[in-house]
Amino acid sequence: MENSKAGSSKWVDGSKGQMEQEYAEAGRPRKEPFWVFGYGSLCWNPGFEYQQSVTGYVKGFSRRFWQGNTTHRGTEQKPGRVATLIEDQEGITWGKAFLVAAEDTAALPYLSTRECQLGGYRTYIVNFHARPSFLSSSTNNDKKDAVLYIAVPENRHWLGAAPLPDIAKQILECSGSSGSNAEYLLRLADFMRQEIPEALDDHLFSLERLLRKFAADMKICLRNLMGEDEVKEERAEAKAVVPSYQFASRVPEKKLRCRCYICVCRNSTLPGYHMDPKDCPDPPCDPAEAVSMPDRCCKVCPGTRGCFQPKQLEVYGGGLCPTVDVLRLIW
Ligand SMILES: N[C@@H](CCC(=O)N[C@@H](CS)C(=O)NCC(=O)O)C(=O)O
Repeated sequence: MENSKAGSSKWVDGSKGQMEQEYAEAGRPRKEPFWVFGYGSLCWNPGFEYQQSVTGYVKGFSRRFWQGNTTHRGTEQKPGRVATLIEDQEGITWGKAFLVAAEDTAALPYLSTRECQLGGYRTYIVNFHARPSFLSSSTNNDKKDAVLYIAVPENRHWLGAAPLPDIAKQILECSGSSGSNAEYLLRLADFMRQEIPEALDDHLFSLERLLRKFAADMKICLRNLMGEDEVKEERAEAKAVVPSYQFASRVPEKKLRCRCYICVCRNSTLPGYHMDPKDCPDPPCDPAEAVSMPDRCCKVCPGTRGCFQPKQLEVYGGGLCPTVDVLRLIW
């Protein structure tokens, strides 16, 4: 993949450019701290020391499970699928950036082994946009240079596009030295829902929905695939004390941050924005029936998660979008 301007992200192939001198040469202390942007397992399993992390996005790319993997989440005989980025002029990919100390000499060699040698990724430098703070309405887009690992089609593990059901089945069937491929997908989907609820990613969440459906059809317990202790999880649910609304009673007993419910307009300039709880609109159902959800600021109508299908100007639980092209349900 040549040096190119993807969207407004200036990026340079770090494996060729002067950046390699700066970023990849671990022995020589650098002049200043540097950012590493993750959009796959790095989001939830960075594996290196960092001073701080911030969620945000890169422009000009979309995330796809088109990279094969024969180590962490697959084998040579049954390669798994992990995330990479493809160029997409309109694309925005959300993830998390990690600030590595200038004097750190371990992070890049670790990432070079994990990403490049084992994973087939290459090192690039792109513009990363920190997510506007929820507390400030400013949409200051402070861009930062960040190290980014992308698997390009020329690499030896590349699998490329396939029908989503085929990709979901492949992920459900594969595992490697770090665990199941399903865990990789589900932990990334959980990360995005919990940390960046306003992010759109049809590819990721469609794969998650398909994987959960196939697992249910095949009576595969995903908690086992996640290596979670089923008994411990059930005990936690059994203790949950919640109002007697059927779908709320499965909320595990843990403190969920109340997040303002968000609906996002596709193609709007704002990647996402948040309701002020006091401005919750009247529900499109009998207010007496509306119920609180632990992770929502606005009450929602029974049986719904808040926002409704596209074309509605007023989306319940998420406020009015500044420009309405297509409303996306997110939850
Ligand atoms: N470069 C992407 C993807 C990185 C990625 O997922 N790498 C895989 C395959 S080499 C990995 O390290 N997996 C570790 C794991 O699955 O726990 C990111 O920024 O997160």
